[in-house]
Amino acid sequence: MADSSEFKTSVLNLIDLSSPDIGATVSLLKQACLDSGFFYVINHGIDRKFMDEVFSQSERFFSLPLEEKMKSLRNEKHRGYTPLFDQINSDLSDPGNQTNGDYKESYFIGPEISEDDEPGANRPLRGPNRWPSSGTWQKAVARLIALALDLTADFFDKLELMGTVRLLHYGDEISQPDKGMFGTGAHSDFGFITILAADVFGLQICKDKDAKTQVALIVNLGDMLERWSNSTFRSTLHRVLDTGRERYSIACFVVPHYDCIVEC
Ligand SMILES: O=C(O)CCC(=O)C(=O)O
Ligand SMILES: [Fe+2]
Repeated sequence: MADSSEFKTSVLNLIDLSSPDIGATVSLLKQACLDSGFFYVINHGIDRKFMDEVFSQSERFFSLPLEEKMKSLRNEKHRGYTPLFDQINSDLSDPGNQTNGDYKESYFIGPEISEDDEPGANRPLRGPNRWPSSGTWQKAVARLIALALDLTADFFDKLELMGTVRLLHYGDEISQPDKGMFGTGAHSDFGFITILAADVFGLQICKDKDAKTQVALIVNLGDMLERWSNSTFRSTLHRVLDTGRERYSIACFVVPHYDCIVEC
């Protein structure tokens, strides 16, 4: 992949979930899905104060001593803490270009399912965690995506879309792409869509470079949706370059329920 200086900044399409003009919104979203697979969403209904609080709790957690954080190491249900350079060897985001693992630590949170919930808690990736997350506006985005694919608006409604939240913390290093050192190596996301909020610039998408904002959320399509749309919609490579400033971001990976059959 090229050095960061070769990238140009470009504007992503802005999807306003409160717009009464559904036709215009769907066509803007479709253009983004065909082009870069990335777009902003505004008027998503997530309170700014709540978002600030999540960033501040994230900062509190990551500033704990390492031994404290290691007490909640990621478990087999994919919940909990992952330290610096957690993704190594075959698990690297971008094995062809990366020398170390990602220069970031993170904390995974899934939907809250109690241990007593049978058979719910026995399913892969389901179980209890300390900070439950829930959301319905991702359904509104899924409805626009269905319309953009010329399907009925409720096509994805039955999928029990589930979000896994990942709090991310990047230190004050500066990435060195020529030495294979990145905050997050280049990758595409595996699922349906990913929703992203970040406090500091640093995310790059392979087509263009991206800007940050806490008011608009960034949505990007995952590999599953690329496949589901017979490769007409794009799941785009992206990476994070450390700029020398500490950075916090929150990613929510949205996927359908585990037994969902993807038919194209
Ligand atoms: O931290 C970011 O801004 C992006 C992280 C990311 O792409 C991911 O976790 O899949
Ligand atoms: Fe990603």
